[in-house]
Amino acid sequence: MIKLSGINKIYRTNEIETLALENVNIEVPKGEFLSIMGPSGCGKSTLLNIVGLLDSPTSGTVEIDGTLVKDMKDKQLAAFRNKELGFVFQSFHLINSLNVIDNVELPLLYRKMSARDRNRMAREVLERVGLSHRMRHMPTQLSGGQCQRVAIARAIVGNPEIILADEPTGNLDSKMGAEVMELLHKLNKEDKRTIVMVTHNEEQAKQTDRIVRFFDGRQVQ
Ligand SMILES: Nc1ncnc2c1ncn2[C@@H]1O[C@H](COP(=O)(O)OP(=O)(O)OP(=O)(O)O)[C@@H](O)[C@H]1O
Repeated sequence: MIKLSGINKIYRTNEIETLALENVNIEVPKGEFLSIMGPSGCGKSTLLNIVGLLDSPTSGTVEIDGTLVKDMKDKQLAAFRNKELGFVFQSFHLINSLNVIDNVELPLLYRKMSARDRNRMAREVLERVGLSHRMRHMPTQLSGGQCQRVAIARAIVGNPEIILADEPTGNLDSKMGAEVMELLHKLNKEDKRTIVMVTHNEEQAKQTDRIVRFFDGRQVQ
């Protein structure tokens, strides 16, 4: 379970202070598919970065599976992020100079694991996302929807409990977007992964378990 309590985030640049999040309290039970919605600039990505341990709140606490994140040391934090969290971004963030399977293997490079095991695990998840036949392709040889499926394979290859997706269909046409959503639902239902997804798409959000809406850094349920 992810538990955010009294989260405030203030960005300070020169003289300007931006209150990006104000007193945010969210609990995401294990296995939930949660959507985060709200207009541009309301704090959605800030929130996802905090849940993803990529940024820390100015005040308030983040707890993941009973562990208080602020009590963790940097090394522990990096290991936790690598093991428990999978990230999916709007613009895929694949490495164009690596082929599909090498992209998928990347998160496993930080683990003590043989090349053979890495390869086996990457093949398994590529099969899961329906792309084993594109293993040796380069990202530039794939469609947007295929790129996002590779990115999802990379996010799940290390078996994380939690998938964080920041507008995963934002760069895709509706057909490819639907395919990616279908895959996320499958991972949620069949593999029981917790998913937190930022989206601007009302239809897609309605198909998830719950929507938390934001306006100007505040939750508006
Ligand atoms: N690194 C930063 N430094 C200063 N201000 C920032 C920084 N990142 C975000 N902000 C500000 O914090 C607020 C929330 O930004 P955030 O990116 O979380 O919004 P968002 O809801 O994800 O927007 P979008 O839908 O456009 O991606 C905005 O006012 C933004 O300008």
